[in-house]
Amino acid sequence: MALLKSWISPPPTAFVMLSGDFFMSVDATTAANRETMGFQTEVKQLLHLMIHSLYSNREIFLRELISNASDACDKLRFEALHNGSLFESDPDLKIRVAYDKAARTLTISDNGVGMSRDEVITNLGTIAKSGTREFFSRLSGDQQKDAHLIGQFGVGFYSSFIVADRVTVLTRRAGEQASQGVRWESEGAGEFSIEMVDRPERGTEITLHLREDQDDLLSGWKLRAIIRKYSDHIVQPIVMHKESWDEEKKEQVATTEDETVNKASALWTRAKNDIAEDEYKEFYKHVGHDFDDPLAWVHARVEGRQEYTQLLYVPGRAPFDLWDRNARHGIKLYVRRVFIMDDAEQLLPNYLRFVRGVVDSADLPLNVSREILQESKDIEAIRNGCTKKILGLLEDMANSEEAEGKEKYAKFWGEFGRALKEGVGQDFANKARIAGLLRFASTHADTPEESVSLADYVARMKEGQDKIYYVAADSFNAAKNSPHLEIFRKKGIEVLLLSDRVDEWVVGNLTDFEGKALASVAKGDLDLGSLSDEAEKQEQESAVGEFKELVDKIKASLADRVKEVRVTHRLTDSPACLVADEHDMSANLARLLKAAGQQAPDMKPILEINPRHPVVLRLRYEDGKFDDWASVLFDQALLAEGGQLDDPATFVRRINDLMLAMTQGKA
Ligand SMILES: Nc1ncnc2c1ncn2[C@@H]1O[C@H](COP(=O)(O)OP(=O)(O)OP(=O)(O)O)[C@@H](O)[C@H]1O
Repeated sequence: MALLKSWISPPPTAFVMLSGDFFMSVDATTAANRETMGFQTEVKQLLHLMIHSLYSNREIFLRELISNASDACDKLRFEALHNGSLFESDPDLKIRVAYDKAARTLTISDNGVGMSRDEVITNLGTIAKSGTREFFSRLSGDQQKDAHLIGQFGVGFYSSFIVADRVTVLTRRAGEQASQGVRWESEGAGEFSIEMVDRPERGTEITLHLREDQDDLLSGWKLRAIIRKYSDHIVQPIVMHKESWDEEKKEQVATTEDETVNKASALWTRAKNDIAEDEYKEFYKHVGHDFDDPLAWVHARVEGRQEYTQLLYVPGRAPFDLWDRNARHGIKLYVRRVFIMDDAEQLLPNYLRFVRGVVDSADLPLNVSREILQESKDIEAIRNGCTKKILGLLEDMANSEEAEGKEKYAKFWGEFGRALKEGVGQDFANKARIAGLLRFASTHADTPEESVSLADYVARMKEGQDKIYYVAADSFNAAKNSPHLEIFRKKGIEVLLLSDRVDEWVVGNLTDFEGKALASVAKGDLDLGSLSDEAEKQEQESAVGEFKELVDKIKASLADRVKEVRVTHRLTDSPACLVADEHDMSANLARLLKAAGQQAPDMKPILEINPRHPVVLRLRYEDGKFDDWASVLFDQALLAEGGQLDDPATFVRRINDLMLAMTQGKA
C-alpha cells in the first residue's frame, strides 16, 4: 500500500524540511542518526480503518507481504540483467517466513532488491497513487467500514498492522555497502522512526510484533496453511524451517533444514487443466493488487510468428482511479519468465486499461525498455492478440446462455462500460466487435439500466424501419422525457436513451451497426419513410401549406435565434421542439463541449412547431403579443431538451405577462 505524502506533526524539538514534502524531526533522546517522522492525518486514518475494516480478513497480511517480497525479487532479477554484481554471490532468490514463539514475532524476509533510505521513506511513508487522498476523504462513515472499499487501495504493506502492534523493517538495497542498511519501525499510530544500520544481507526483512490476541499465528501449521491458500502461485520458493515432533516438549519444533512451502512455479506457464480456479483467483490478487476476486480471465499460449503466453483478468470492480489520467495501468511484462516491467500500458489499448495480468513473451529481447515497446512491431502483434482475447472473453460473457454469464456481463458493464465505449473511437479495427458489446438504456424498458444491445434493438425493429434511433441528453430523465420522442412513442418505435457524456462520442464514431444507420431523433428532417402511412403523409403536406404564413411570421419574430422554422412531424403532445440541422453538431454535444471549456461552433437550431397543438393554433390569431408568444415557444423548447436560457429573467417576465393577460381575458 502506498501511503500519503507525510510530514511531521506535531512540531518536533528540531525539524528540517526535506524536498518540500517532509518535515523530519531529530529525536535528541535517541541515537544520533535516528529520526522520527509523523504520518499525515490521512495516513493515520487509513491505518486505523484498515485495521478495523479488514480485521475479519486478517490473514491477508501474509499474502500482501509475500506479494511485495516476490515483486522485490522480480525487480532484482530484472536489474541484474544489466548488472550481474547485484546478486552479490547470492543468486538464488527466495522468500522466508519464520516465527519466534518466545518473542511473539513473525518474520518475512526476501533477498530481493531491497530499499535505500529514500525509498523506504517514499514507499512506506507516502501514498503515491494520485487521487487516493481525494477518494479516501469522500468515503462516508459506512463506506469506511466496508472492507472491499478499503481493499480497493491495494492493502499492501500496511496490512501488517492488522495483526501487529509494532512493525520493524530492516532493508538494504542490492549493490550498496553493508553500512547502507536501513531500519524503519512504527507502531502504526502517528509516526515512524528511521535510522541507518549495518546490514550485510541485501533485501528486506519485516518483523511483526504480534498483537495480544494473535498467538494462533505462531504456528508452523497455520502459517503453511495460509501460504498455501493465498501464495501458492508465487514464483519464488517460500521457505520455512522444517518442523518435527518433539516427544519431550510435546510440540512441533523447528529444525535447521529448509523446506519449500509453495509450488514455486510461474502459474501462467502451467497447463490450464492443472490450475484450480482458486489458484487463478489468488494469482489475480497478486498481479492486480486487488483485494477481491476477478470477474473473469483468459489464459492462452500463442504460437506462430509470435510466441507468448497471456493471462489476462477483468477485475470485479473498477478501481477508484479508472478515470485518472495519471493512474497506473497496464499489465506485467515478462520475457521468458523474467519480470521486465509493471504497468506495461503498451500491451493493451487505453480503453482496456482496467485489464490486469501477465504477458510472457518468448521473443522480445531481455533489455526491452518502455521506449522500445512503443515502436516495436512485436508489441503491436501482442497488443492486437491481447485485445482480441479480451474482446472474445467479453463476448463469451455477453452471449452466454446461462444466467451467471449474463449477470457477469451486466456487472462488467456497470463497472467498465464507460471505458469500453471509448473503444468505439479508439480502435477502428475492432469497432464492430465493440459495438456488439455496447449496452444502452432505451424506451423499451424506459429505465436507466443500460441493458439493451444494438443486436437486441435491431431484432425489435419495426417492419419498414431502417435506422437505429437514439436521443442524447445530459440526464436520463431529460432523454426519456424528450419531446423528440413523442412520435416514436406513439408509433411504438424503440429509441435508445443516451445520457452518458461519452455517448455523444460513441454515436459520433459509430455511424451504423449491421448496416443500419444510427440516427438522432433530434437532428435533420425526420423522415420515417415507410413507417408513416399515406394518410399521415398527406396530412403533413397539407399542414405545411396551411401553416406557411405562421411559420414565416415566427421566423421573422425570432430572427437570428433560429436557422429555420418549420412544421414538425415529431410531436404529438408538445407545441414545439428544437432540432439540429442534419450536419450540424447536436445541441447536447455543443453543451458538453462548452461545459468542458472547449470551443463549440455557435449553431442556430431549427424550431419545429406542432400544427395540432392548441397553443400553436391559438398563435395564428395572436397579434399584440405575438413576439412574446414566439419567444416563449422557443425558450420552452430549449428548456425541454435540457438547454439553458440565455436570458431567463425575460422568459419569466414574458410568462407572467402572458398568464396575467390570460386571467384578465386578454390573451
Ligand atoms: N519486501 C520489499 N522489498 C522491497 N521493496 C518493498 C518491499 N515491500 C514493499 N516495498 C516497496 O514499498 C512499496 C509500497 O508497498 P505497498 O505494499 O504499500 O504497495 P504496492 O505493493 O506498491 O501496491 P499495493 O498498495 O497495491 O499493494 C512497494 O511498491 C515497493 O516499492
